[in-house]
Amino acid sequence: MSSQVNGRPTESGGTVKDQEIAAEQRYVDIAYQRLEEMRADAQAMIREGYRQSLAGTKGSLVDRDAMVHQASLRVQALDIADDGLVFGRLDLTSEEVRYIGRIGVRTSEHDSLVIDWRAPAAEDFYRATPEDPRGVVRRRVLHSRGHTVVDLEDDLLDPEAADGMTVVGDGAFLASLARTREGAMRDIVATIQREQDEVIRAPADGTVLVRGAPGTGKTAVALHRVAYLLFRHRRRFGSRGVLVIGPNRRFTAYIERVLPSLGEGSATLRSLGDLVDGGTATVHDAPRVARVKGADTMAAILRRAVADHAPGAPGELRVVFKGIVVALDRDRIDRIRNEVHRRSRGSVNTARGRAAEMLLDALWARFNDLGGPEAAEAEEGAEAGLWNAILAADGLASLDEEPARASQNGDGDPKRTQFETRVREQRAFTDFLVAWWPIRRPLDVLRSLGDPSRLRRAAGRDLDRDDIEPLAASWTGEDAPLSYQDVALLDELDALLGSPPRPSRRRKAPSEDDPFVVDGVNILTGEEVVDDTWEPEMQELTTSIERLERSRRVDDGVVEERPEYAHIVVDEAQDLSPMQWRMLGRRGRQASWTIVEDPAQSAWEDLDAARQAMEAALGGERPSRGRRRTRKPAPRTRHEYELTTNYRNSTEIAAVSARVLARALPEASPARAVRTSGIDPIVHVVPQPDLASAARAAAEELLTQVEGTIGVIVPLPLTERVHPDTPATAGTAGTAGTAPPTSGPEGTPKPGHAVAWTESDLERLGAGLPERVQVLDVLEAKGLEFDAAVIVAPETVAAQSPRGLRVLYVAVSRATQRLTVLTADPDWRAALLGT
Ligand SMILES: Nc1ncnc2c1ncn2[C@@H]1O[C@H](COP(=O)(O)OP(=O)(O)OP(=O)(O)O)[C@@H](O)[C@H]1O
Repeated sequence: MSSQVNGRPTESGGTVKDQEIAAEQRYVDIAYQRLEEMRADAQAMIREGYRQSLAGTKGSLVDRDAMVHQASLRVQALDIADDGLVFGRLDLTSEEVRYIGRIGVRTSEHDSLVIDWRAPAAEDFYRATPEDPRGVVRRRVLHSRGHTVVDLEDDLLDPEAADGMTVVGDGAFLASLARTREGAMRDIVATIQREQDEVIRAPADGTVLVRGAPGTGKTAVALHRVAYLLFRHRRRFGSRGVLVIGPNRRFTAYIERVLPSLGEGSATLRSLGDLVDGGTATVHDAPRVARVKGADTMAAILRRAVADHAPGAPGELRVVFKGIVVALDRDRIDRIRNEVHRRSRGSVNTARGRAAEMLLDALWARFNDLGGPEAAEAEEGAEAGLWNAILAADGLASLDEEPARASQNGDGDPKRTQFETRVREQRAFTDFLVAWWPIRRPLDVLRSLGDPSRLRRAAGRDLDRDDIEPLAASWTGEDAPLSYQDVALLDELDALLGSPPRPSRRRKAPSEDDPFVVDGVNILTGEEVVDDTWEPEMQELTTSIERLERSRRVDDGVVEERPEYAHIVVDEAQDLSPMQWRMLGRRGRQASWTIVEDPAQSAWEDLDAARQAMEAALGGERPSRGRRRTRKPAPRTRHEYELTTNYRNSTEIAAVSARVLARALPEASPARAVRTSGIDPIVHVVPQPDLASAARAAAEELLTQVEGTIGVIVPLPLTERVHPDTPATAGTAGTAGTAPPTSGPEGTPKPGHAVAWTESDLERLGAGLPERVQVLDVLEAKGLEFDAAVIVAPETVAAQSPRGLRVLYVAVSRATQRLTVLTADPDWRAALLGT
């Protein structure tokens, strides 16, 4: 028989639990002692690496590089594991005891002391249940502070086999869910639940699709899966990279500590707003503008924008050959431009050479039309005759015939070769070429669409006339902030334009008489021509991580290299627009994927289009570099999972969010919340002009009630970039709100005045409050959580877009302990409280 003995005193003093803790502490001390030895070994290896460098040969430098790099990673991993090294113990029916920890630790004789949580032998720790004990009699979770075990909690999984076994614990897991949130997500290695573990250890190939309501641990699970994949498939994912994508920078800041705390620093964590080097998003577009920018028709619009003439491009080309003026008019030039674009999709920036050739062809044809060769000969003969007469009078030799240039064109026609050579040398030609076919950067092209007439040309029939002005306005001005949707457009443009040619490393000095080298740049190819006597010599120790970092450096705001990844994790995937999926697809042509989403939280309206774009991205199918032709690889395997337990919200808060869900998406079912707090959410009805001051007062009150973070979540701000779809007034001066829909699905918020908040409203609201209070709009709140949340003007959130109710559902599901809602509309109070 086992016994549940928490606080029972023992003969030797202290409780049984104290004794158990002391026994575990002895084991944990041995593990730490061994960790210290391993650290000393790794440090000795680093010293040895540096010692080898003194030998000075290239070979030893490479060895040193590898040795120091490996040993440094090892020390780093050991340092990270130092906090709470051992967190679990399994007692098996076979009487074997396994300790589970952050990393694997072995004795110097290679006996296992601690099993890495990601190893197969640790799986039972997460998977065993009373219904399916998998040979586990007792599972014990050790709670530690630093090196000290402070608490234990046992699960008895096989009572029949537990003879004489002590079982302690009092629901510490549930209690731990109510812990104070300090603004950063923490790892959950010690308490991963079975359904979560199945996702974490899902197969590494194909696509893993995880769905779940707010708070079910989707983000936590996705991050632990990254650590798992990197541990189990280090060679594959470590070298080719793992990308984790979150919705915005606030979110990536919130989760950024989880992977390092699991000992994984190698994954790349980016938000949708900073995935493209050289263009960082700082604003969200208004829903209507976002909808247009995110739709896949933008791909065609951008293709046309790139093919349009560059701003300031000259409309006519005139060169002179042997006294004859040869000109190409706008019509001819436009046809040539279209032809070059047709042939060079995806490499527009390297097509200047082709453009020059086609211009020369056209000029030669025009020259012939003008009766060129004969006229030129007559002209040349007359000119030479005159000069020779003058020279003869001076007693000097006569002019030679113009020697044919050494190089000849493909036709082998020396006259044509001479024509082309002369034309190429003319400043009129080279200046034209540079202005007519400039090296274009994605941001320049996007900004050029701030000109409504240019945007209209690019849009063709793909945009509503009403959308042109707001779209163009969002791109007008050098300093116009970039939006999250703009970043995907920049990436699309980058794929269409291709990278400008990189500087070539040439040993010899640039030829001074090369007419195409102007100010050190070959204007035909865009190549920088540098006199470089660079020798590959290994001066400094570089690790592979540093080299990778360096290879991705940015030059002039242009992506130098757009890396692809072996695995991509997309969090909050329900919000991605088709254009954003295209952006991700380009980074994962060969990747396996983990997609984490909750369709009920989606702010994106056209879910079908987004789904299609997702399938194209996951399938590796894409219009390659803007080409229409697509490559359709074999469909990938897909594993789908559903997470069903809400670990974030108290049952009281979960009830409010379930009411919003019922309105937003009647067919969806909420997750089961497991923790009851006894604290009911509060909904105050406040006159609209007082909403801001009431929000501040609510935040101040919550500061006295919770120790951790407080989120004040307001509707989307009203700025020049954000244009609410419904008529709006400033936050402090509005009148009526939008009534909650009494029933039926979303997308039908009743018309009325929505209250949008200006950025200065937001600033005023947060001024002087401590750092643990964050004021943020509903879109920025995605994926975050707070001890307490104040939701301001739910009626406005619901009315700001056709998906407003889903956005509100996100907002009301952020708090772990306390929820306060402020509304100007009594109907909303009743709707949220279910009264
Ligand atoms: N097994 C677990 N043990 C302890 N805490 C957990 C566990 N699973 C989830 N949590 C906690 O629950 C909270 C919600 O997790 P997470 O943010 O990953 O949920 P989510 O499903 O991504 O939510 P949302 O859809 O709102 O973004 C976090 O604080 C997380 O640490």
